[in-house]
Amino acid sequence: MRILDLRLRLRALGASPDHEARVLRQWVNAQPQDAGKRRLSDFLPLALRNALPQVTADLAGLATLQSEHPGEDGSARLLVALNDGQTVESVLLPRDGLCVSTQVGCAVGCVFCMTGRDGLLRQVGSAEIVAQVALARSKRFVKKVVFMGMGEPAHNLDNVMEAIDLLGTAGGIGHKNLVFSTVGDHRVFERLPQGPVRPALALSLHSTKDALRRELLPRAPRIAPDELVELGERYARATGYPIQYQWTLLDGINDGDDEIDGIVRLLKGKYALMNMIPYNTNEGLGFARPAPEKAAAIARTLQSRGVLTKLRQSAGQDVEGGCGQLRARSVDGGAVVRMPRRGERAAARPAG
Ligand SMILES: C[S@@+](CC[C@H](N)C(=O)[O-])C[C@H]1O[C@@H](n2cnc3c(N)ncnc32)[C@H](O)[C@@H]1O
Ligand code: SF4
Repeated sequence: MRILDLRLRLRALGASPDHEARVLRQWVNAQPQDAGKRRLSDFLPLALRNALPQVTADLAGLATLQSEHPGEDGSARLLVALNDGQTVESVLLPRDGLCVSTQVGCAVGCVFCMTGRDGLLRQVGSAEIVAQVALARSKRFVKKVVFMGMGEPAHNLDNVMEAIDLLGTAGGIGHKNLVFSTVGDHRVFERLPQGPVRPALALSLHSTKDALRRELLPRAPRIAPDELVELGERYARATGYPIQYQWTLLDGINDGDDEIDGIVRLLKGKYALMNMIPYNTNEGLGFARPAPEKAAAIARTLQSRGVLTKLRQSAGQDVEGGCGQLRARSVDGGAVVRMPRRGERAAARPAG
């Protein structure tokens, strides 16, 4: 469901712009519709008041909690059912953050990501994205929303931008605390600067080498790493918040000195933060995370060579592996392919 459909429904019930704004504000903040000092009968038209219990029930039905998996770091992975029975994952993050899903599945098919394994099943509507926030807020305070759950936001841009606009206004979330995470797409760089709410941007880079990046992210738009960083830098300067680069560290694949040199070449002096995230093991995908000392050494080296770098652990990894794994487990056991590591790759290529 789109937020626009909800607005039209409220207008058909006689809502003025003020009434509409109030109903949306109560919803996105997980507040009961009759909360506050003013009685609804003094404020809302009768038709809307009469319909409000059904509207409230329909909104609650957009995202319901199927299961919750608390982690040791204060995070919790939520398996969330949408109203057609499809499921997505949201993650309650430490420090009042929430990670939401924008698609059921994903067409990009990154070889290390469980979400991309089965392709795109359906888009998540803008109201369903906001409903994940309302659900989380019914459990905890949320002041930051990252679009880093299942799906590629750039492939569902209208819904994601509609959700961002509501979250950044009625939802009361600071614009730089809305983080749009993408593999990079020209449409993102065109649309994001134009919106009334301009979110922060995270770019999933993973390699500075175009050919390897294409192998790892097989159906990402063909934008070379150098161009991606140039586009990111322009957005960072326009918004005043740094670009966050995401780098899933895969042992023997993108953790070598060649990549460190590449990162320094691309990011030194840029308005950017590099987030190194050791791979979250997904059984059967055939990748491994580098040893902790190696990951720490990579982050230290980058930092000493002038690239602001943070070594992150993805939240909830003690609960379930990577994003999409919770859903995959609830749906099937699924067969997966393994990608050869550095050194094995030439030998593994088919002859001819
Ligand atoms: C799940 S994606 C969703 C947002 C968007 N599609 C993207 O790729 O930026 C968010 C981040 O999770 C990372 N990721 C996916 N699977 C992972 C895994 N198994 N371990 C660590 N990071 C992973 C991706 O590389 C990406 O940076
Ligand atoms: S990492 Fe992001 S773009 Fe790649 S398959 Fe997973 S959700 Fe899609």
